[in-house]
Amino acid sequence: MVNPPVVVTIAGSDSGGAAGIAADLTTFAALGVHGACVVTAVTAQDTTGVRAVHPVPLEVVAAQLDAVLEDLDPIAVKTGMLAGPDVVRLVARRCAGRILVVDPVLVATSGAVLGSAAVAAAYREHLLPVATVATPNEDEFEALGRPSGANVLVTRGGDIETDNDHGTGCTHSSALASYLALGDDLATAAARADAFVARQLHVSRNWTLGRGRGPVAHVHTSVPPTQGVPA
Ligand SMILES: Nc1ncnc2c1ncn2[C@@H]1O[C@H](COP(=O)(O)OP(=O)(O)OP(=O)(O)O)[C@@H](O)[C@H]1O
Ligand SMILES: Cc1ncc(CO)c(N)n1
Repeated sequence: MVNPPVVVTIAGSDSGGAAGIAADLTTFAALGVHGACVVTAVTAQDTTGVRAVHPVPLEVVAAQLDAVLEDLDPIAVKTGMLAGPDVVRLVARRCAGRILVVDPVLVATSGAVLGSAAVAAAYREHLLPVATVATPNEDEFEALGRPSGANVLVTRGGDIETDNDHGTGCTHSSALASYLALGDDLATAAARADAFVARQLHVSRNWTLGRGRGPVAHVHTSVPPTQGVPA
């Protein structure tokens, strides 16, 4: 293979580097796909919560998306925080027909609202119908009105005991998009994404970054990069 598959994330930034664009691009890098990014909002956020949200104007989101779609022709698209109903409709219109992983980000781990009722309605009406797979957590599943269909994978926590789970949902949906871009069918990609996230949660389980719920490890592995390399 000469080129890696291209996957684009359409999501918000997290200044703490745990969720959103930071999680997405580092997960793409860890799994060997090229990541492009369309930023929908800037959040002032850390391990303890969200302090401020600044949405990017619709025309600037559209310009980023046009640039990526026209030049890099991504095989897969992953969506995270879309910030407004107009952005949800734009993404549905422009990305239908590609591998489309929709993580309907509505509520942060800390409880902060990252998507309004109008955003949830736009997901239901416009984006879920064209998604390859959607990955709401239980709260998002309820907020979306319990959508049905084989392509709705409701995510739940697992066996790893850790306080460092900020960004888990973003990492999971980015891993899913990466495996689909690399050619896996949905069942295989879903199983591999679960296993990837479980391994990453294990890697960061003893980290003590920040004063709240710390970041899940993204590109980090339990093997130090210098191990096995002659000095
Ligand atoms: N403690 C855990 N042990 C193993 N796997 C986990 C654990 N927590 C989460 N996962 C994996 O990650 C996936 C996504 O987790 P979860 O549904 O908790 O994310 P989320 O609530 O969307 O997260 P966030 O909003 O913080 O990004 C789960 O479906 C599961 O595969
Ligand atoms: C920017 C951003 N996207 C998604 C989430 C969901 O965890 C978050 N906390 N912040």
